[in-house]
Amino acid sequence: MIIGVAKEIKNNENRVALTPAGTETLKKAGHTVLVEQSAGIGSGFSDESYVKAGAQIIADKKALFDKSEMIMKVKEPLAPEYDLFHEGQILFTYLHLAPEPELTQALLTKKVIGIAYETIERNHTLPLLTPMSEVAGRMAVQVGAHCLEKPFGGKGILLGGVPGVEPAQVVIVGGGVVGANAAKMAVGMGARVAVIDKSVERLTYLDDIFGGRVTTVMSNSYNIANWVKKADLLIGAVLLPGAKAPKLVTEEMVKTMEPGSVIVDVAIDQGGSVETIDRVTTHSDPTYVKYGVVHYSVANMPGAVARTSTLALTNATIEYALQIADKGWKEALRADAGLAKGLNVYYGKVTFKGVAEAHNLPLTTVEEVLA
Ligand SMILES: NC(=O)C1=CN([C@@H]2O[C@H](COP(=O)(O)OP(=O)(O)OC[C@H]3O[C@@H](n4cnc5c(N)ncnc54)[C@H](O)[C@@H]3O)[C@@H](O)[C@H]2O)C=CC1
Ligand SMILES: CC(=O)C(=O)O
Repeated sequence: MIIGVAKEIKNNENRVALTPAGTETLKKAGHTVLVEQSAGIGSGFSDESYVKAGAQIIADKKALFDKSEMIMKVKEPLAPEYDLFHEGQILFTYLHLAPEPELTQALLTKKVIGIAYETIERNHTLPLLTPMSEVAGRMAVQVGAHCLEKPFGGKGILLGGVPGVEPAQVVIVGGGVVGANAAKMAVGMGARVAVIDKSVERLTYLDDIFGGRVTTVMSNSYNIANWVKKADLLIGAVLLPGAKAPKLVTEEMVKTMEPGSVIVDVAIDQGGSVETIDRVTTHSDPTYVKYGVVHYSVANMPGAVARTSTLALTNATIEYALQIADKGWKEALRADAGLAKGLNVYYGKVTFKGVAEAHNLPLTTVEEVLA
């Protein structure tokens, strides 16, 4: 198969979908890898390192898209990229279609076969979302601590406090991969930490691994309201896979937070879990203030730590890219029911329930497509 690796164009998106090591793996399996010129630079991979691994460097983005049977990316396509796709082309990337009606329509019009990293499943986990959720969960505490500093609009408190002065209260809504990684960092920095989740099993697990360093809280609007009020740093980390994030933190709750408190809504890529998050921000202008509270809603947080993130992402994606390239997308999806869950759009049809529901479009099931 001819696989094209496109250079990302999103604000401060420094990741690339394939490392030179991943390139070599595909090449050794007999595939052709085309890499857009300077696609790896932001992650510290030169064009020469890709050539050494067996790739061809293509300077012209359009030529790369025209020649490739499968395009590998990190982020969802942006408007300037929509026209580059052709009918029947495989797109393997994060898609997050539920909050994106225009992108969904563009992929349907172009009759692209869109396989989304974030909805692929294995043993009840999301193996291609996990590595970036680990990164974003850890970063959420790092950026939250920064935003709590006075020069960045915060109330001027140190997450861990100091002897004789109490630490900050971190409240995490959603105790999955992002939530657990955020808790790990916040505990490590000496903050008081509460994690809210709707799953008793998950809360039990968190209680076990954090051994009393984290307060676990059952998710309901009463408890969320109580804890939001107390939060110096609130982290949004819920997910209903492939669907729009539920708005669990309401405007009224945010109004009860102290001025200079901080919200980091990691779930922004699925539309956001906090009502007062009314925009997606970028790494170059990451925050805004509403009701005196600093809001951070960057949808590509791992793009800022691109070297770590690119390595972690390729570690996870390469085996799936190889399956698709070796067997062809249809056979690969037939052979792996978890990979089949990644199919979001196919030849003008929506094939993922959460996306069909979000845009009120008819659903064609993956089973129908693969029959
Ligand atoms: N902004 C960014 O750059 C990034 C964003 N993300 C996003 O972060 C979000 C979380 O991802 P993961 O932690 O990997 O998901 P996950 O599936 O591991 O965890 C989600 C958690 O939310 C919980 N949950 C669902 N409904 C809830 C409710 N009503 N109340 C309380 N908890 C509830 C689930 O029980 C689960 O434990 C996703 O939207 C993901 O796409 C991930 C990486 C980067
Ligand atoms: C998960 C995702 O959208 C990201 O890592 O940017």
